[in-house]
Amino acid sequence: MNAIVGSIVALVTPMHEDGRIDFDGLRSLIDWHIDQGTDVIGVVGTTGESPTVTMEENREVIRVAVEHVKGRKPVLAGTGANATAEAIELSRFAKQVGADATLSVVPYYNKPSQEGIYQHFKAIAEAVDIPMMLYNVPGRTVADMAPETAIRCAALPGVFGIKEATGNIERAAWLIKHAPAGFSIYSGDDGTAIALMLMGGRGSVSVTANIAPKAMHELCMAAIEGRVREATALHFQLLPLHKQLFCEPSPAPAKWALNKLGRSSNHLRLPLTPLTPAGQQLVEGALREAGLL
Ligand SMILES: O=C(O)C1=N[C@H](C(=O)O)C[C@H](O)C1
Repeated sequence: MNAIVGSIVALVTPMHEDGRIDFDGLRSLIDWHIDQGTDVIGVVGTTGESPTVTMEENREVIRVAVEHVKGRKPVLAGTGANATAEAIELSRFAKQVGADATLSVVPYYNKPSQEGIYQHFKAIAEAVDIPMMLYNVPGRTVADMAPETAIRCAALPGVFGIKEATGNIERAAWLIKHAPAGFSIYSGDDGTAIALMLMGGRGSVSVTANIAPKAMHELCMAAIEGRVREATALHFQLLPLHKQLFCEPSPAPAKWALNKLGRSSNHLRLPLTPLTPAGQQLVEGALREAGLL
């Protein structure tokens, strides 16, 4: 597996005004990221509007991304589902088309037990031979994978890490301390990503990277390599973006910012709605503070 280290962009899924996925826009964003130094291309995660992307579209975005990246960077394919059979099907497809790894979210809405979460990931890991990053985001899923369950899952074939998106730095520290060899901890919360990486985390699955890919790559590598002053300076430069890209339901702020920067469209699928004028003011201010406008 190509190393999954550094800035992992949680890429938006560009859409046309009628809601169709804009695959040319996706290819263009991928090229921009590779040019700017993004380390890993992550597709169809939360920021990729996975809840409103159909299974067929999910497969097509993964296929197009892998085809267009052409091995220039690793591709992390979002293949999570709250039905284990669907997650297996998407993971099988991701392997079939050559994705480097999968991002698999803790099942949402059906609130599995810790045993159920473990059995979910065990079934996927045993069914499909592809590296898997677990994804814990209880603020969205309600189901919260306990750190102990994550470490239990670390022994499953192909499971190479967890994206911990709670923003709970104490939990991140526990995971980093107890992680076995071959199991890495990644941030899923831009605001605390620097702390997680300075403690030994291996990267950030980043919303901010959509807007400031070069700076996020530099921040991640500085933090991972222990260059504290450099990482901290970049973190404070990007902090307004870390905050304002969640001023309204993500990825509405990110899509508006990309449109403002001339990089992508500003179309989302219901029930998400475009950034409000008040939100636009907040995000524009953050763009200016980050030196992007
Ligand atoms: O797109 C993702 O996957 C991400 N999920 C988290 C969220 O939006 O809750 C945040 C993470 O940085 C990106």
